[in-house]
Amino acid sequence: MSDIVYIEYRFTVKPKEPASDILIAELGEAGFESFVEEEDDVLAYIQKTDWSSDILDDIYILGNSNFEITYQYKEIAQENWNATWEQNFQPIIVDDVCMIRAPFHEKIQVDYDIVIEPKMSFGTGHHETTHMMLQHILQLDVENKTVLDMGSGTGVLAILAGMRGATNIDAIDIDNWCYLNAKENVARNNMDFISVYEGDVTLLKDKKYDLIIANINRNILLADLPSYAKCLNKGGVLLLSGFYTEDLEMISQKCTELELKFEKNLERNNWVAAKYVN
Ligand SMILES: C[S@@+](CC[C@H](N)C(=O)[O-])C[C@H]1O[C@@H](n2cnc3c(N)ncnc32)[C@H](O)[C@@H]1O
Repeated sequence: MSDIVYIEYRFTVKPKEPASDILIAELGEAGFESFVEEEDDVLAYIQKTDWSSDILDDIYILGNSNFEITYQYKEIAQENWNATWEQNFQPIIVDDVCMIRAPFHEKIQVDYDIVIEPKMSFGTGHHETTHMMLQHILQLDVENKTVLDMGSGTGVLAILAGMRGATNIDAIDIDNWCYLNAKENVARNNMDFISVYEGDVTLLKDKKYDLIIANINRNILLADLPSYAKCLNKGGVLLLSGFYTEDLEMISQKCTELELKFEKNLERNNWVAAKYVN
């Protein structure tokens, strides 16, 4: 049993999308460690030692009149936090063949059994963008391919590529917590041949890949697309997600300028995951 004391915030967010994603990103920046999404609410956790009464002062979205966000907070012991997280993280199955589960979930017979302990990193398969990127990877032949997973979060996309036979995989995330979490998840799934790095496109230099996966956001993708294009082998595939249907045209236009050809896209709840080829 641990003595660590947490502060739990319960935010009620209306309308929930895209406000909850922005709220979680901002709270993460402010030092919150972990999040649980319920139907209307977002639960956010921070260690009491990292907390101060003005912690929400710089959370921009709370002052945005397009959203109605109310909250309450209370002190809780760590074991309660774990119980909440465990209750709320249900395993997910993608296209009947790929299961993403936590270590405490029972294993079932599927082709790809991925065990993820996400804590505060993005990438449990519950988000539309992760789900669609997993679907794209399931449809590709990645056997013996070189793969870059940029913005790897928990590492879940790199891990699926590894399970499907890709042999040379780099996973990069700008966030230290995600970097550490992806390293743990890579080891947990016996994918030690996946190299995990903390950083961004500046790490790429002259590297070349057959498949580049980037689930980040519209603006970062637009800024980093020239680097991805430079690193993609002829005949290679680029999978992009983290943006909305209305942004697809802008992303595709930038890809066209870089001689990347749009092939198809998946859509869920207004989120997009698009496939381009070189
Ligand atoms: C939407 S999450 C995707 C996580 C995972 N790949 C998935 O599909 O579930 C985006 C990730 O990109 C990382 N990120 C944000 N900006 C980045 C950048 N400029 N370069 C690399 N990673 C970045 C974030 O830390 C976050 O983990």
